Amino acid sequence: MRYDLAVVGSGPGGQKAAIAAAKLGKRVAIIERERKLVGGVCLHTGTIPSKTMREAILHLTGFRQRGAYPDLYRNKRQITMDELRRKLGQVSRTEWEVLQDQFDRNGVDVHTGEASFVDRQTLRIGGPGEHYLINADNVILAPGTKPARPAHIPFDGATVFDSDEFLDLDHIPRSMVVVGAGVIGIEYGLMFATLGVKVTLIDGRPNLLEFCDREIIDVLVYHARSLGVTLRLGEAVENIHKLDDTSVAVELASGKRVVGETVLFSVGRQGDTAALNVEAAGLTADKRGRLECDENFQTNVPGIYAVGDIVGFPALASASMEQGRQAASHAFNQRFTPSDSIPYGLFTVPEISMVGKNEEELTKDCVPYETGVARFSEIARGQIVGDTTGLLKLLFHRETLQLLGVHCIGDTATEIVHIGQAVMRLGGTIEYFRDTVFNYPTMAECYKVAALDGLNKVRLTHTLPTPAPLTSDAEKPSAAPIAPALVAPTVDVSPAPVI
Ligand SMILES: Cc1cc2nc3c(=O)[nH]c(=O)nc-3n(C[C@H](O)[C@H](O)[C@H](O)COP(=O)(O)OP(=O)(O)OC[C@H]3O[C@@H](n4cnc5c(N)ncnc54)[C@H](O)[C@@H]3O)c2cc1C
Ligand SMILES: NC(=O)c1ccc[n+]([C@@H]2O[C@H](COP(=O)([O-])OP(=O)(O)OC[C@H]3O[C@@H](n4cnc5c(N)ncnc54)[C@H](O)[C@@H]3O)[C@@H](O)[C@H]2O)c1
Repeated sequence: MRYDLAVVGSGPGGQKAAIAAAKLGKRVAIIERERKLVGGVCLHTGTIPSKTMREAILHLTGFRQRGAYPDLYRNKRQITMDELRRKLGQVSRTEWEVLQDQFDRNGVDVHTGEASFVDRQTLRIGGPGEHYLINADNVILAPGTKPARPAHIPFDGATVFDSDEFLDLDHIPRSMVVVGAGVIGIEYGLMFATLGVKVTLIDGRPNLLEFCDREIIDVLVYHARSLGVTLRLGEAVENIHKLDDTSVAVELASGKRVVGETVLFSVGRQGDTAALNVEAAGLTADKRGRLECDENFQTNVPGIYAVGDIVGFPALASASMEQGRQAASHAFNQRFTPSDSIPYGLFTVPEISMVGKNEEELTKDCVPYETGVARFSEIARGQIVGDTTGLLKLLFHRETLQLLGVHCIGDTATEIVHIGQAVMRLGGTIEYFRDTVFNYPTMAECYKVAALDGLNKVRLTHTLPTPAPLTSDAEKPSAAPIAPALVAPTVDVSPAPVI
């Protein structure tokens, strides 16, 4: 069997690479270990199940609205894991079918079995026993990652879990210790705290989610504490041992001992390259199982690409898809313009999202920036949906008013961030938000409120020219709408509303 492209792994990176090449009329194979795993970590143990479970938790506990309608929601203690899992099967089965259908429609051959290199253009499919070979001019590796499982941690899938096993919990524990407060640990920790579980989050780093805006993290910490979460930051975990069938002790280097009914061990992930025999193709994985590649995702071996979590940062489904498309485009000499910045969406409770620069980066680069903030408590939609603690913060250049970063926490943060992302990618200024009418009442109104707040601050720091008084009616601006794109950027010099 000879192909123009063989793709190993059917997660987001592999899927998009395979479909992109098939659309170019190429003969494409995609190889996945087991048929039921088509869709990868993303569909079966990662993104999709965790987000589906989060939605079930927010819905059943009435988290957003329980202050207003306490009688309408289930007692948290009565919610079961089976209820939380009910939607998982349905969502992943439907997504799985959609993917199979896409591969069929586009003529992508799906091979089932573990792939390993025989040489740089030949892959063995299947183990040492029953197997067959395929040849391909180009190979895109998208094998993803597995949870890190140090040998001294007593994983048993009953009381001590890694993040792939966690969804198989048979009951909702009364208490839970999360070791590793990275994205996975915080997302699951806050979901279970929302269910009333007593959660302790432990991390070796002194600050949570260091890549996020500090003001946003302060809001997150406020929520975590009000859900009863105990934070143990700057604490390394030395050991974990089971005390009995229902309690586990986590020993910290500082001498503290934290006891819980369940432990989620989520200290990062390892590249899933062990089975691939990458050396036969002339590649070497690093000690975390990851592969190096250039800006086109090509490895040091021409014609072999690596995409998705296997290349490390940012390890997101969204980025993996783009990397897959970019690698396929490069392999077949197609033009591809990669995005200059990607958004982050953290499905914590409440959710967080950001795109562009943060304050620390702008300060380090000596960029004269200003901030514009909208608090959800002053947005009508915030009151309606019951979120009065969220905020949207815009970072913009103090002189040009160009939008440089968007940081948001609260209901729909992961959606509304894209409004700012579009303006940023088009090189727009925050005046766009001042001059554009949004649906009302919506969360999008935050952009207008934040932009006005930012413009007011700039005015107060005397950077903007003082308005010259209008002397005659002829000078007054016409009420006729003018397409914003046709107007040179101006700054609002009308009297500032106090926000
Ligand atoms: C709990 C959790 C929550 C997450 N939430 C989000 C989120 O909200 N948003 C987001 O953007 N990202 C999220 N992520 C990250 C996201 O899931 C990953 O970035 C994404 O799945 C990576 O895609 P990938 O293409 O590298 O392949 P993966 O999805 O990792 O899939 C790789 C596939 O390759 C197969 N494979 C590996 N080796 C072989 C071989 N030798 N032969 C055949 N098949 C092989 C595996 O069986 C697997 O099916 C989350 C991850 C986790 C764990
Ligand atoms: N919403 C999302 O986009 C989303 C959600 C989940 C996961 N992901 C992706 O999955 C990847 C993996 O997530 P993760 O949370 O497993 O890894 P991570 O690297 O983000 O976090 C691991 C954490 O464990 C801590 N740690 C390591 N060893 C420790 C020890 N002995 N004691 C205490 N703390 C320790 C580290 O300091 C770190 O904060 C992330 O890079 C992320 O991109 C994304």
